[in-house]
Amino acid sequence: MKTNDLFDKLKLKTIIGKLPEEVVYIEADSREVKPDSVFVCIKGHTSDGHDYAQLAVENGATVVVTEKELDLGTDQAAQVIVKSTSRALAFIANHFYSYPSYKMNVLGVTGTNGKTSVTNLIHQLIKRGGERSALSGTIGFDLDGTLHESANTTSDIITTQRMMVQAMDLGIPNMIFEVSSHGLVEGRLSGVDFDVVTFTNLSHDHLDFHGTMEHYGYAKGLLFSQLGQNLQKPKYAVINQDDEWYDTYSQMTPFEVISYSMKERADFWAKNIHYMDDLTRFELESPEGNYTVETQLLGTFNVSNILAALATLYAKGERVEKLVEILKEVPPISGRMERVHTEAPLSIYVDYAHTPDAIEKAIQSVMPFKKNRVLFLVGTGGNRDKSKRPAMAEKASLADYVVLTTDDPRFESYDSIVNDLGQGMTHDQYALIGDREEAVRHLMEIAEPDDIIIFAGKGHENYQIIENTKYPHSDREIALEVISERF
Ligand SMILES: CC(=O)N[C@H]1[C@@H](OP(=O)(O)OP(=O)(O)OC[C@H]2O[C@@H](n3ccc(=O)[nH]c3=O)[C@H](O)[C@@H]2O)O[C@H](CO)[C@@H](O)[C@@H]1O[C@H](C)C(=O)N[C@@H](C)C(=O)N[C@H](CCC(=O)O)C(=O)O
Ligand SMILES: Nc1ncnc2c1ncn2[C@@H]1O[C@H](COP(=O)(O)OP(=O)(O)OP(=O)(O)O)[C@@H](O)[C@H]1O
Repeated sequence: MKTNDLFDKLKLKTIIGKLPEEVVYIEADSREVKPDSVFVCIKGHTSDGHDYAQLAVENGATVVVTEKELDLGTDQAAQVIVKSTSRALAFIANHFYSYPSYKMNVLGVTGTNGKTSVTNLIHQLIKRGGERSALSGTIGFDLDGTLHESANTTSDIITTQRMMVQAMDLGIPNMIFEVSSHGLVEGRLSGVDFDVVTFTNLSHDHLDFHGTMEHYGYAKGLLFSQLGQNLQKPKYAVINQDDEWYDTYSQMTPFEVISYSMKERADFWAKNIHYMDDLTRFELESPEGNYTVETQLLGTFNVSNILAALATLYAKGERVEKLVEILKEVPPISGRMERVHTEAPLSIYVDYAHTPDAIEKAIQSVMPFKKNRVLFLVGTGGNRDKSKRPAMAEKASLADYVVLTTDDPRFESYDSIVNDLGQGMTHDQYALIGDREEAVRHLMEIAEPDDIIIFAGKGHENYQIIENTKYPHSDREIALEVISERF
């Protein structure tokens, strides 16, 4: 791309040195820089990209975008000094990649819980309906069935642009993003022209990053305000009417709001809900009429997630009747109230609940078919939001017996994590066992016929991070091993 063209739109800039005629890549990580790259210095949480500019030039960068004049030890690279490199990066990345989001259907889902579930449902429904779609989220980047690992739920701005270009190059018309509050605050999606954005719910999480619920709520709201003001192009906000942030987020956009609810009349309303141990059925009232919905997805929260997915695809232009038909075939989302099949007289589920609200919802989900006890195991990560720990255990107390353990202890001691959790228990039927394998074994060893067992916190993950090493770990496999010994 012509370098002048790339920087044309940035008004406030000082150029030092001679800009090369053309550049071939944009990078914000010195380790990724190749010859003829623009290197953009970003101030991060752990380091400052400005400190890597010289390395980037040694690797072939011919332009450095910076917030201050740098001594690069060479005049081979020009410097473009701007007020904010992250804002500049948004402009040049979108321009460099020719605004792919304007040429695709782009759907974004945000909320504390349910993002992975709703985006996966949307992805499945689109694909099973005969169209192609790409999905970026916690589980990775699913490009036409090939899963590429990604470091974040919402990837950095350059990766985000590249994912859309890759999808477009393969002729995929739909791009679905799982949108984290961190990603919004850090501008990882700046410039992405969403067609439909969807909100699931907001509850206690990530306060180590956002500080207060107000800031956290504001962060999620950015997705709605960023729909913009251009009413010539129809866009839609799909918002959970059962959540207290419904009014606030509705006010943040001038576009049409499509509501959904499990409690009261809304554009998409689920009523007469029947929860069974391997099937959920409910009546759906929708703008296109009433339907009976049957799904293999279990749990109260999945009804809400289904409403979110149906309303999002209705906004995109799909027929509700067709979606309801396809939904019957959609299998459970990996690690989200996913049943572990066994011959033993037990119902075992693996779930990803790691917030107080999700824990409450996971336990409530099995109550309608409880015959004996509900045994619940939950862990939490080390060196992350500690303030939610007692609240997690308080909700876990809804179960008859609770094992409090760790997910990814990182550098924190087992005792520190489980003792924080233990403070929230409201009954004494529980055990504190920091080692997760031992914790799973303990739960399985005390299980009795007709018990319902939920392993929460790890979901689809097949590893545990201890210090900074990933070790293989699977609650499901440990549970099945104990079953083979006991039943
Ligand atoms: C706190 C946070 O959000 N950190 C994110 C941030 O990293 P950072 O600020 O530490 O970056 P840094 O390492 O200081 O580097 C600063 C700059 O120097 C550059 N650099 C660095 C080293 C080097 O050798 N050369 C070089 O050029 C880096 O490329 C970067 O441009 O920018 C990185 C690149 O975009 C992210 O991968 C990283 O996410 C980390 C891994 C993380 O754990 N983030 C969590 C908090 C997060 O974002 N989570 C949400 C999901 C939440 C949920 O819903 O569960 C998510 O979207 O993933
Ligand atoms: N709509 C919902 N309301 C409350 N809890 C939910 C909802 N959907 C899912 N959950 C719970 O949250 C867990 C995580 O679900 P999911 O992965 O879909 O959420 P997420 O927003 O992607 O989470 P994360 O950001 O941590 O990846 C589930 O295993 C379930 O326990």
